[in-house]
Amino acid sequence: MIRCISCGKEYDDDEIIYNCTCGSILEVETEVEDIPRETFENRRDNIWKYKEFLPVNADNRVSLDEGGTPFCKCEKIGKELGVDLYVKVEGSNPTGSFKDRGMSVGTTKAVDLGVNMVGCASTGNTSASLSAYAARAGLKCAVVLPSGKVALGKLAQAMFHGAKVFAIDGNFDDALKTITELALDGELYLLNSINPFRLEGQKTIGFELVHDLGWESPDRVILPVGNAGNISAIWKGITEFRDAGYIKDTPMMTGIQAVNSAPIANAVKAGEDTVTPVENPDTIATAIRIGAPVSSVKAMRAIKESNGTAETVTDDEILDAQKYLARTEGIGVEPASAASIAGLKKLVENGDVDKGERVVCIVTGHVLKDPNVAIDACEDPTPVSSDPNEIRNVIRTL
Ligand SMILES: Cc1ncc(COP(=O)(O)O)c(C=O)c1O
Ligand SMILES: N[C@@H](CCOP(=O)(O)O)C(=O)O
Repeated sequence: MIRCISCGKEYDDDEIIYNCTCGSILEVETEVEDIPRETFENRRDNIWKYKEFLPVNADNRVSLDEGGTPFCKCEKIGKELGVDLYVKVEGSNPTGSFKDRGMSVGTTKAVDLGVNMVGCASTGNTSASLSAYAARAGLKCAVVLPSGKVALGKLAQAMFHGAKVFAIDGNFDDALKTITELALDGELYLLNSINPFRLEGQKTIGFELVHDLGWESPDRVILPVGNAGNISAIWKGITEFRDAGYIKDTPMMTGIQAVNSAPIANAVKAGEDTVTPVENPDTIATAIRIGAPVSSVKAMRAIKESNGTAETVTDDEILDAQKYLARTEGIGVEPASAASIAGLKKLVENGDVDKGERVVCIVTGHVLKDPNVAIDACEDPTPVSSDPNEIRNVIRTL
């Protein structure tokens, strides 16, 4: 069943609907029988390991073996910041971001519904993922992107997997309005995170991280927030595992936004319950360059219910954290993903994170998604002849 998160109105699972008649957003109510957690132990490490919690027909699954991503203890950064730090590396998903979890379930739902055309607006990763899963499922796919504001790797993926790619003169929020109109006209099945079935796939990050910790909750989960679906989905996953009796405690959900694209963090910091959109969002972390997050109500609820918080970081802090993670722990992430590490650092400095806290940072996309930012952050390769002595002289000074 699909339920409105504001007025509680219920809709049938097979109704194609993105907003309640009251205007608010929807979520899927997962009905799960009593399942002992041992059920999941000997299954393959992907999102379908938790298939009883996924409200689609698992026999029809559209899958690229997404999920089961690395969970790395980061001793060095953890020690420097005084926390017990783990990083969930979502860039290791098939198309290089967490979106694959959502698209696997979302395109499976599209197949269940019998639609033949899917679509999305995107800052890049959603389109990269949807175009791959649409190809896998044999569905037609249309994506609308903000012209000139999508990182090269993501654009290449969307085009290469065969989606019809449209570039608009506007930002992501404008692109979402355009594609939503087409979806409401019945032209395509919308697979942005306003579609509650998308988020059912992404809630598996919450499942995995408590499973990764030996069926324990961390004290805190920190992640970048853009359209705000992921923080809402992870919280949903964690509370479903709590309600199933698999864990007792839950983490403080902590969202990080770029300072000039921070409607949710601004509201949290001002102690307000409602989120005011940011008109012209801007940041080098193009994935989270979003001014009017569609899931802001769900995200605010997740932060409030979990006793969490939100913080802003500057572009410089993001770029420093991206390099720091790559060079200290060997984990290469795109700028938006590094916002979680930048945010952790700031929260520690401000005394908002206690010493010794067990923290899981979600790093959402791979460094190769945005090769220009990575190359610009480094010195050019040193030109040398084939004489090994030229190299020897340099490496002895390293
Ligand atoms: C790499 C990356 N990180 C973070 C986000 C933000 O996630 P959400 O929109 O679910 O808040 C996105 C896109 O949405 C993304 O592509
Ligand atoms: N960063 C996103 C923005 C769209 O978010 P969605 O979760 O609503 O699809 C992207 O990769 O396009």
